[in-house]
Amino acid sequence: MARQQVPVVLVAGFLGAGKTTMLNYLLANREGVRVGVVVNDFGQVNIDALAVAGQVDTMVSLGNGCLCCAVDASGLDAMLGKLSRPEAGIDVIVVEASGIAEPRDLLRLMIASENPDIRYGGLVEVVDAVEFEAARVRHPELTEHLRVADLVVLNKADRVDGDALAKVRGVVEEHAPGIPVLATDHGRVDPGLFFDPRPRESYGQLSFDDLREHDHSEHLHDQFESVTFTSSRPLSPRRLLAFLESRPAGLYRVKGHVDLASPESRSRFGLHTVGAFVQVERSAWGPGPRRTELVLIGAGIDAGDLERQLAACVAEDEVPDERGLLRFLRYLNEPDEGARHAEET
Ligand SMILES: Nc1nc2c(ncn2[C@@H]2O[C@H](COP(=O)(O)OP(=O)(O)OP(=O)(O)O)[C@@H](O)[C@H]2O)c(=O)[nH]1
Repeated sequence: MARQQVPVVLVAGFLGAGKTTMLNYLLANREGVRVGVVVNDFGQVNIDALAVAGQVDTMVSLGNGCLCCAVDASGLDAMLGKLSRPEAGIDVIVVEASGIAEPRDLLRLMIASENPDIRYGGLVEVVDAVEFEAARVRHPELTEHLRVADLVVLNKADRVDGDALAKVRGVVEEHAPGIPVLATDHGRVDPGLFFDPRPRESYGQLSFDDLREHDHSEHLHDQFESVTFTSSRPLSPRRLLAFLESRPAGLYRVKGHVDLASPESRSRFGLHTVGAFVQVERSAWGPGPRRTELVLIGAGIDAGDLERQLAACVAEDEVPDERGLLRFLRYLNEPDEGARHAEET
């Protein structure tokens, strides 16, 4: 009997568009579908892998480089091979690319795959409805990325008004003619649509040779650099806030978690910035040691200077800075909580 091939769905999209958020939503709503995940992050610490770890059936994590260049087809096959062995019982594999991966190269890798246990299941491109217009001016490659998508998820619809959403949808449709565009927020897409996509037979103007011969000098990640900062000593909330509020324009993305010197039993603060947006989430630390782990990604950034600035955020002593913490909590993603703290100040 022919073996059932496991579909491999590629998830691409620029830095911070919401790929991990969507993956987490799908994992939480998968209704019995067993999902294997390949997570690829650009920084040395794979923050995305930490974000999905609790939910996934099997995961392969590749940090510190872009999947599209860091592995060749046999490398990808080896990763997918681990997930697609019949004993693993996986129904679908989702590959979350780094935010600066080149989708065409991912596709090329998939097409070159010789693994008989898998089949290409389509490419989902996540677009940030807030940032896309500005980002594509700086990085015109982003519009090109749309052309190889099988489904475009227009995410963060909650952060733009109807006119702005219609405008960005128009741009997407212009560059991805005929491809379904799904506007949503927090990556809420119907898992059925996602796990059963129908990839196209051909890629418009792109032949497989085009995919193969794609010029690497156009890669987004040639323009981007990442800085990883870790500290086992808590950071001063006031200094970290000052750093965040004066971060250079080229620093498009910060993600990770921080340990802050604070008066309460210390929380774990998830930190995300995407463009001008800052978001803080609070949770409890797990059993391991508390430590700050941040990945910063940007174009034209001074890595050494950013490292120095973050090192200067380490609190000098354990004296809690309550007012500094309250100011930091203005970015907390718990509206009532944030308001309560603002009132208290
Ligand atoms: N308001 C709002 N925030 C969102 C939405 N989707 C994601 N976010 C937030 O945007 C930030 C980035 O989301 P991620 O899911 O980590 O983005 P990503 O594409 O995986 O990021 P990279 O892997 O770094 O490229 C996080 O702070 C999310 O909570 C949305 O639809 N609305």
